[in-house]
Amino acid sequence: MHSGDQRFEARNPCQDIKIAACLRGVAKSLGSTRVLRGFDLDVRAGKVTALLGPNGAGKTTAVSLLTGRLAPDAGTATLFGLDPRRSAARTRLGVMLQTAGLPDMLTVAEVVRLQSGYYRYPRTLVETLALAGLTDLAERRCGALSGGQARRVHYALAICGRPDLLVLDEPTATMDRASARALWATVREAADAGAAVLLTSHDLMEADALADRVVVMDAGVVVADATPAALRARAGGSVIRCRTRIVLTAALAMPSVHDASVEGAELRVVTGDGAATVRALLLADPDLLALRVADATLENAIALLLAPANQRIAA
Ligand SMILES: Nc1ncnc2c1ncn2[C@@H]1O[C@H](COP(=O)(O)OP(=O)(O)OP(=O)(O)O)[C@@H](O)[C@H]1O
Repeated sequence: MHSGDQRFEARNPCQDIKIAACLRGVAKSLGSTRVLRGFDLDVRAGKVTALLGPNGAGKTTAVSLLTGRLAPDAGTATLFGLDPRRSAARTRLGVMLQTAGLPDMLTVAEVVRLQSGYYRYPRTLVETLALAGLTDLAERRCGALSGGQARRVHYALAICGRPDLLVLDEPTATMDRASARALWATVREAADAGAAVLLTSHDLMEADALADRVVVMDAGVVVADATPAALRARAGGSVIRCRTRIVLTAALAMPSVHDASVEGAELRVVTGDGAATVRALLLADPDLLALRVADATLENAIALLLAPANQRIAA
């Protein structure tokens, strides 16, 4: 490598040792669909990064590029500073995809043992099964597992090699809340121990509970990249609900109101100044009923980011 290349390597963020995986200026089409356009993503060591967005936004495609299942049409995909298809990079990776089968006739312990054999420093079988909540199911054939139990086996396969990057594509989609919370705790532990974690999810409570950073994408581009707290702050302070005769357009025109909608018999208003909006609502309709004020959530923030421009009102 000559000195010019070395200077490039030093400046290139994808070569930073703290960045486990990196997409830069990526474009990708599948069939006639332009799925990703000028897409950037960094997945950092010791952090949980949540990649969020509506169905079809391109999340799974971005994950496939980072894990070497797809190659970009333009731009670069890097895994531990290498091409994601290189086995030296892939052996440091643990992946839990949305759709993956399990061999029906093998037991849970057998598939975990098989997968562990792929890695250089795997966890013990006992440890992996315990982390995935599978100790009592070790001898059950995979074909006899429920959907949520099978998902836990996929999680076990993703973590058994002590990966430096753990990629979880909608990990808890079919799990009950208790199983999901147990998984969150082990994911948090992995990140606190230094692993990079990339999570896609439609469960915004999950993203809020786990993520250090949230990347929101829509139609193949990043629309926000911030901490959950910063995104919540952007949504404004409060969500107000009440039964009222105030019409939607009047609510949207009130000062500090970011967003408003009618939900059943109620008006729901997202506002940057709860007290001022309550005053304005009571002034407009002194007879309003069932008034409730709550803090804005990550869900409010993302709904606001993804709302069509003509439904947004600047604060
Ligand atoms: N093999 C394919 N051929 C053509 N289009 C595809 C193919 N795979 C995916 N797509 C399209 O690419 C777009 C992005 O798909 P992708 O699965 O990445 O979205 P996603 O954000 O993961 O969605 P979801 O939340 O539903 O899982 C969608 O419009 C999808 O229909």
